[in-house]
Amino acid sequence: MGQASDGARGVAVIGGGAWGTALANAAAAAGHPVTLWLRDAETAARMQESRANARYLPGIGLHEGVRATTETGALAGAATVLLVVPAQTLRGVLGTLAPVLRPDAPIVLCAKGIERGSDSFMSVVAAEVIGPERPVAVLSGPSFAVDVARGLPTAVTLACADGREAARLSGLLSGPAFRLYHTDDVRGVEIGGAGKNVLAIASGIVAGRGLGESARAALIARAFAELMRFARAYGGRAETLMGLSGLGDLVLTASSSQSRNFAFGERLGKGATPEDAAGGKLAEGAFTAAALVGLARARAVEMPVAEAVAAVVAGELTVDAATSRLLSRPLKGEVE
Ligand SMILES: NC(=O)C1=CN([C@@H]2O[C@H](COP(=O)(O)OP(=O)(O)OC[C@H]3O[C@@H](n4cnc5c(N)ncnc54)[C@H](O)[C@@H]3O)[C@@H](O)[C@H]2O)C=CC1
Ligand SMILES: O=C(CO)COP(=O)(O)O
Repeated sequence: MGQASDGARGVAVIGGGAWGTALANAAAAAGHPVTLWLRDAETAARMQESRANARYLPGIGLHEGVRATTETGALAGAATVLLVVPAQTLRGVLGTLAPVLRPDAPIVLCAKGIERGSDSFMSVVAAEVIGPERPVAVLSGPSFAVDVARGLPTAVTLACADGREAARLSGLLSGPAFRLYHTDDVRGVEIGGAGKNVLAIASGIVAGRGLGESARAALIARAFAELMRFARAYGGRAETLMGLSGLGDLVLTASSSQSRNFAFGERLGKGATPEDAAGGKLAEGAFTAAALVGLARARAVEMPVAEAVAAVVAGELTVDAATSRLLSRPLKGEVE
């Protein structure tokens, strides 16, 4: 599988963290030869030797069809490329590696974030780096890396502006327990993934501060309402946001300390500083919050929960002040 008539073969996964490793395992389980590209030679050698990723996915073996390497030449023949590095590094990593990739190999963007500074969605960053002609897709949905890597049942969405390509890629990457639904709503899918990370931080704050499960349910519902407003203003479809990359991922990420974004918020709620709250782990929402709010303000989208998260993460507002601010907003109709 994964063999094109002109010799392009297999799947390349760029980024050897939790999600990159899990997706490499999933692609191998779907029958593809997989090249897992990392930047650090020592780590790649250790992964090859131990057949595991002890730092990011402890206790989970590397599928026999996955080869970890730092050789960029090994990416050159890949028929499909998954880009799985943190959102804020996507521009740099893609810029460095794009020249070695096949120009016709679709690049599947797997990071969930918005670029700070430029306030750009991932698909926009990719188009700026590689040009608008090369095929780009976005993969997002409720999926903890550890669940996917273990082969537990998981469903996500793959979006590509070319709907037929989206269907082809979702068939190619789906496996025994990893189901990819497809759509042509790229913007909707990337908004769902990036936005839910910011909003999950708020849910974690509510849990950490001990505000109760009723407050957390209300917060999630109101957070989803603002995510829908944002998507509407930026061209994402409502039905996409009500699906896996949106409601599905918000439910997962805003309900479990297994989520790094939720755990980040939980620690903030317990009094940690924004600097300490990540605990050395990647909490994408902390980087994306300001960009999400910037985009919302630019189109006059009301996002009080995201605003509160951005202010707390920036150290401009305490958790208690942010809570009071949200509770003292004027009462309004539920659907406005
Ligand atoms: N872990 C999960 O369950 C899921 C994560 N994601 C998304 O996937 C993206 C990556 O997340 P994880 O793999 O979980 O993070 P991670 O923190 O586990 O791993 C990040 C990896 O990227 C590498 N990296 C960082 N900067 C780099 C650079 N400049 N060049 C090359 N490699 C670089 C790191 O060395 C590390 O191997 C994030 O946007 C996240 O939101 C999406 C779905 C599930
Ligand atoms: O995106 C994820 C689940 O779908 C992973 O969430 P965290 O990055 O918060 O751990």
